[in-house]
Order: sequence, then structure tokens, then C-alpha cells
Amino acid sequence: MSIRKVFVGGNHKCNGSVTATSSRARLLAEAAPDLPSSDDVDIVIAPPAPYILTTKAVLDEHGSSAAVALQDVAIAREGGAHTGTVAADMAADLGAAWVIVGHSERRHVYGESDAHTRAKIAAVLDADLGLIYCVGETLEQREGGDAFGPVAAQMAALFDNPALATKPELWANIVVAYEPVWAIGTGKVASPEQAQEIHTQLRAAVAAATSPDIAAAVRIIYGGSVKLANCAELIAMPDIDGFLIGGASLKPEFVDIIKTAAAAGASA
Ligand SMILES: O=C(CO)COP(=O)(O)O
Repeated sequence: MSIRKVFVGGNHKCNGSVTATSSRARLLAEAAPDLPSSDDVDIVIAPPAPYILTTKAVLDEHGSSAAVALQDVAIAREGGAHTGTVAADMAADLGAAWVIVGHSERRHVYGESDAHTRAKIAAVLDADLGLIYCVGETLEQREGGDAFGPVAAQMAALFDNPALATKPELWANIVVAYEPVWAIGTGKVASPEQAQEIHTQLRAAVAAATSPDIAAAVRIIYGGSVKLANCAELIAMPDIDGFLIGGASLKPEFVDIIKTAAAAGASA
């Protein structure tokens, strides 16, 4: 059971419409009386960028404490000549509180380099936004016997960030999402033991790169085929502090996953 405040994010990826995204936000906001308070759980929705304003408006209108996240960001904080992207400053302007960086679909489908990921991390931290930093190994890498090696290499992009060296308090704005590539959208969820093993290694890596206090406080969440049927056993592990949810965040069960995760956290 996590001793940290549970964090549940819904990554809508490239799905939805104005109507569908609004009704998902409304469903979540209307469930608020049945959900634990924002003292016990952080809830974040990452709709496609064009729907951020609408999502935020629906949440605000219903007094929801859920926050909004951008799914990816430009490498330059202020934007400029970066066709097709959204800048961190624009995310803040739209009312987003968080930005996802390093998602496997950016790394593997769009071929995003480590240099891009590093620049995006810098842009998000510089804009004072929360960073949901995704890491994860491919099936090939896991079957090759070293699941953590590639994850550690991805974490280096975070550890090398100069702002974090001078302002370690920025770690409070960071959530690390372990998302094994083989589990994303496949229905093949990592076992609680597999996830816990990597989360422990991640926490140890944070401790080695920063301090035991920062490592003890940083939230490490799991993503990859999380659904209502498997979330309870995952959240029961001591180093799984929440979830980043793709497919199931588009369904009404998202609310029930939040309830399950938050209840486990509150009883820890
Ligand atoms: O990529 C994910 C969240 O960012 C996970 O997606 P699924 O929950 O659809 O496997």
C-alpha cells in the first residue's frame, strides 16, 4: 500500500470529440461526492490538446478538483517556430497543471529522441508545471534479460536536468510513470510483482541521484492495461503510488478505478 498521496491520471491519447470529452469530464466531476477528497488523491485528465479548454471549463463549472494535463509539449517553453506542437507556456495559459513527457508513443511511434525528451522536461519544469515523466522497456528488452537498463537510461534524462540540480524542490512537481511498452494498449498488464520490482529500482535510482527524502516522496505510478479488474492488486504494492490509464480512462470505469486506488491509499 502506498504511503504517498495516490495519483491517478487518465491519458485520453488521440481519442474523443468536444462532446465525448466534455461528457467524460462531466461524469468525473459529478462523481466527486463519491470520490475521496483531493487531500487523498490527485486526479488528472489529459485530453487531446484541442479539448483542454473545454475539459477545464466543465471541471471548473462542477467545482471538480481534478486537474488537466497536456499529453506532450514543444521543446521550447515559449514556443515559436515549432509547427504542430503546443508550448508549455500555452499549457499553463490554458489552465493545464501537468504535462506528460516521454510517453512511449512519442518515443517509439514518433521516434522522439532523448534530446527532445530532455528539452521537453526542461520546458515543463521551467514553466512551473507538473511533469508526468514516462519510462518503460520494450518486450524485446525485457526478454533480453535487462528490463531496468533501458528504464534507467530514460531516467538519466531527468537526473541530468540542470534545474533539478539547483532546485531540488522541483522534484515535488514530478511524477514518474512506469509504463512497460509491452503492456500499453495490449491487455497484457504487468503483474504486481513485475511492476513493484521496477518501481523499487526506480525509487533506488532516484535516491542515488538525489536524496533518500526525495526518493521516499516521489510518486511512481504504473501504466499499461490498467482496468478496474486489475487495479486493486497493483495498488496494493508498496511502491505503486497510482496509475496512468489509457483505454480505461475513456470508460465510466475510470471513476471506479480512482475510487479503488484512492481507498487503498487512504487506508495505508
Ligand atoms: O499508455 C498508457 C497511459 O499513458 C496506458 O494505456 P492503456 O491503459 O490503454 O494500456
